[in-house]
Amino acid sequence: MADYRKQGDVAVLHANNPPVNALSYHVRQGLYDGIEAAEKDPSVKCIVICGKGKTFPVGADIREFASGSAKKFPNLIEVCDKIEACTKPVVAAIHGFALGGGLEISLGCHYRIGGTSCKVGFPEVNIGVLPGAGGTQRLPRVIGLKPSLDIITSGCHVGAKEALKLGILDKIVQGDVVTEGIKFAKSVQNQPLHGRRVSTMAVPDVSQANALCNSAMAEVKRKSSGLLAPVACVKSLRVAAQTPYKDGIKIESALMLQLMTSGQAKALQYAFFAERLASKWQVPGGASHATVTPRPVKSCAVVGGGYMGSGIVMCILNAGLPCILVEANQKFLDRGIKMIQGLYAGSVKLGKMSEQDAKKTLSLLKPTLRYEDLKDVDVVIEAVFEDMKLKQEVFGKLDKVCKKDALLCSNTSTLNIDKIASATRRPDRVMGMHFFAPAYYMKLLENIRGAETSPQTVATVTQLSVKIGKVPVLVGNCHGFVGNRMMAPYTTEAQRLLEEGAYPHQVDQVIEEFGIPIGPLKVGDLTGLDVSWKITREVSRMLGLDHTKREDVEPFGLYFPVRNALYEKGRLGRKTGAGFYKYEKAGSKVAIPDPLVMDIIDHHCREEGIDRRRIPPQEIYERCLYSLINEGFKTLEEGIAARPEDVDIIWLLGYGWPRYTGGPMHFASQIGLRRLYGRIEYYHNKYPDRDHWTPSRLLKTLSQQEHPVPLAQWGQFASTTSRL
Ligand SMILES: C[C@H](O)[C@H](C)C(=O)SCCNC(=O)CCNC(=O)[C@H](O)C(C)(C)COP(=O)([O-])OP(=O)([O-])OC[C@H]1O[C@@H](n2cnc3c(N)ncnc32)[C@H](O)[C@@H]1OP(=O)([O-])[O-]
Repeated sequence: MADYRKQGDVAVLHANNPPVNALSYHVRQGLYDGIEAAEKDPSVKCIVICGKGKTFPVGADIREFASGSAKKFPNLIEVCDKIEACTKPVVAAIHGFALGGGLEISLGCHYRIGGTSCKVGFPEVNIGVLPGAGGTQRLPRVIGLKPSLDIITSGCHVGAKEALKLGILDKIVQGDVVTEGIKFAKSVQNQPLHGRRVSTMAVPDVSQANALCNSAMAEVKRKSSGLLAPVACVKSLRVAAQTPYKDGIKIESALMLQLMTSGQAKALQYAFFAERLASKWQVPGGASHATVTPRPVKSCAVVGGGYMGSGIVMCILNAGLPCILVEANQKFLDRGIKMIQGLYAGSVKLGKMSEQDAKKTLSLLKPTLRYEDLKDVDVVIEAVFEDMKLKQEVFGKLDKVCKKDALLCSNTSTLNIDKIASATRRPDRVMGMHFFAPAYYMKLLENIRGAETSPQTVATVTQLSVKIGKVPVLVGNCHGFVGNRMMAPYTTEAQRLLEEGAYPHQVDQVIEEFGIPIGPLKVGDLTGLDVSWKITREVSRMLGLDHTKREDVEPFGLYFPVRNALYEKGRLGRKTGAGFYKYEKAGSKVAIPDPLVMDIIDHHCREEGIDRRRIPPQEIYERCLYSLINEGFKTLEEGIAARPEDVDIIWLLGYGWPRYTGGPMHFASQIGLRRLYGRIEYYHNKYPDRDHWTPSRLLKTLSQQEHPVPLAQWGQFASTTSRL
């Protein structure tokens, strides 16, 4: 919908499709008809296009891509050309965001003005497409090829000042952009439009076109290997430099069509909406984000100022909330404060924040050694060492000192939330908030509800999570929750492959070629072999088992003989300069395959009488990824994960799963559930002693359906299989 109204001799067209004025069919129709009406009305001398509500149009309506309505007349190209051809000056008055098709609309206009805080950009590469309504043809004609290549291949947002400097905006205005837009339109209403129609302009730096496009192509292939959209963007921009608009736009549309039908675009658009769905939680019994009102949170506290705790403190301070940091002794407290101050000093040095802002943010931090100082806070997040006894002690203390309605949350990454809550008299106000390292940077928050956690606690913690800049995914309580639970079979298979014939670099190479940035063995070295050794020991102990005895722990996927051998030799990973790999020195990032490790593996296998064999990459790929996916299905059938989108967002934002595959569940649907089930059944028969190869009942049921079941309907099957 586009509202048309006249103010004197100015026609004002408001795109009106809350919340972000996505350019759905009706908005396009409204804009097209509005230009036509203004063109025909002799009393209209000029036109202003703007957005109703919080923003200018942020692009095409992504939801229309699947339905095909995006192509319906007038499509966006036709709307932009209509605006440009208008014989009366058209001014785009931009506030909020002008993104994708929204920026294309404004480039179709003869002038563009923007508010001081507006942002413009072409984020299409983030959803696997390109600016397909003339964006790759018009932008370089306004600002040149070089900045266009940067803006379009990166998908980044450009601030008002930079947009003015580049020439995207003709003016930055204070106050209401519509009022200013009308004033500006009046000021140019008698100006000739010749030279203001962008498609007729020449590309200013055309002489360097080949050089610029060649280096941009090399850069996108290096930086985003395997991604189709950035490559297509460079191709389309090269065309703009060499071809008149009327021909260039056809080539752009052809490239766009190829992308639109690609699996990558579908996966990236799925991920776009899955990320926005995450905070819309629902719990068994029906309470949900739409029915429960969160409690206000005005103050927080964090117990434990280690690497995770100090990162969590920064998230809270960055959201403008006061935060108390509690530590067991002065040495640890000073270490935590020093880490936080150091990170802010680093941001100031990099120009990411001003000295003043850093000072103001740090003034919200109150360090203490006294639990009593927490008596008035609304939410406490515990981030002490991953030990059940210690966590129960802390929660017992908190329960005594904190006000009755304070929420107590644990940053545990694996331990049982109900067991932690049992140390308090308020299990309904206890929840897990599993941050990912580094906590001040990683967007994901895996929030765990216990058996007695109240819907209001869920609502309050979810709202706080969004406030501190996180994407909160609500999951149920089980060992490892969703993310780490799926990580377990993946890691176990990676390590079993070492015993059977592979070496660390061979396993990691397959996984990294799939698109996960760091392979499982390198992750082992990053987190520290001592950390994983202690967690395995802790979990085995809880099961009453000895983690060094194969017969004890192998059925539970807890037998890591190679890791144990390296640990016993003091090879703890990156921090000691040696683990599954060797490193130039302690702390270095570059992992170098180490013949010593291969000797240790060979020696272990000889000792155990294991005949090593060549393991084909396809087997490494299937055993690591399919075991993980199978576990994902189990979290769905058990109701630990509420929907496949949640599983996918956890792996996309928390574990580096390649976004252009949509996540493990979306990827499974692309592989085909019948084929996937067949392969998991094969490994189940080959390794009957490994529980994690027992096929998920949900996967089995879905794979037996006559027709492939769309992801959005898996939930219905999950509820039936969970009762099986
Ligand atoms: C030819 C042409 O060249 C091509 C082909 C294109 O133009 S392709 C399209 C290019 N444009 C984009 O990629 C911009 C995508 N949007 C964003 O980056 C962000 O939205 C935002 C602008 C920075 C605001 O962030 P926010 O945090 O304030 O709100 P939100 O939670 O994200 O969004 C609020 C609500 O709006 C929905 N939404 C946002 N953008 C949408 C879009 N383009 N289409 C449909 N729905 C959209 C979103 O799902 C959510 O819905 P719900 O969850 O409430 O039901």
